[in-house]
Amino acid sequence: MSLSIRHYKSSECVTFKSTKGEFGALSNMAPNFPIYINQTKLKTSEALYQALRFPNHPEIQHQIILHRSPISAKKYGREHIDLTRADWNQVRFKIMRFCIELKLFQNFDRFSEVLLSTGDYPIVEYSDKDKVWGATFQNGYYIGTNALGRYLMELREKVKSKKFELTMPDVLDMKILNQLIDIHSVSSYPENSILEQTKLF
Ligand SMILES: Nc1nc(O)c(N)c(N[C@@H]2O[C@H](COP(=O)(O)O)[C@@H](O)[C@H]2O)n1
Repeated sequence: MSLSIRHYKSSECVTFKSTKGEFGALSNMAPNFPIYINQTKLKTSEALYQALRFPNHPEIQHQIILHRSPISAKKYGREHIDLTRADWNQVRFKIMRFCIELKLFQNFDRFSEVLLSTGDYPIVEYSDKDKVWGATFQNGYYIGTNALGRYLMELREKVKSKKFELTMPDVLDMKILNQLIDIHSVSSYPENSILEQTKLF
């Protein structure tokens, strides 16, 4: 994705700011869209994104995963920002796209319903200051790169055309708690498979 700044007329787009409101489920902070990797539950796509900053620091990832709220998980990550993977600025967009793909893959029915409910409108993460993941409001327009909104629109189009599939980004060290993420072992119905496995023992 090019990092060009976009302008969206406020009356002609769908926005979300927090997890509240009609489109709050689009936020990475939205609860009820858990992600399971290698039997580890990440409560939100935000927690996964923040954890992937620190692939070589499983102790920091563990604390991020334990945080009850995604905002506090993000704040905890900020406290350890010096230990962020060195190539973060080069890989974070690919990682974000992967996080929301996984959110969709493992919560397909409910998340695709919200995505499709946005119709053909541009989707914008409205922010007071973040012009990279979202866009700020100025004179009737949302202005910013709106990278998250653009990834969500991309995903919406794949759902519409039934072309959605989970793809692993070409990023090294995609690890959670010392284990590389293997998308072939990522289940689309993880809660069921974890329950089934629990029953076996
Ligand atoms: N602090 C905060 N509160 C919210 O309600 C937000 N939606 C966000 N934005 C999200 O933060 C993530 C990016 O984190 P970095 O700044 O790159 O560490 C991303 O999910 C944004 O959508 N922030």
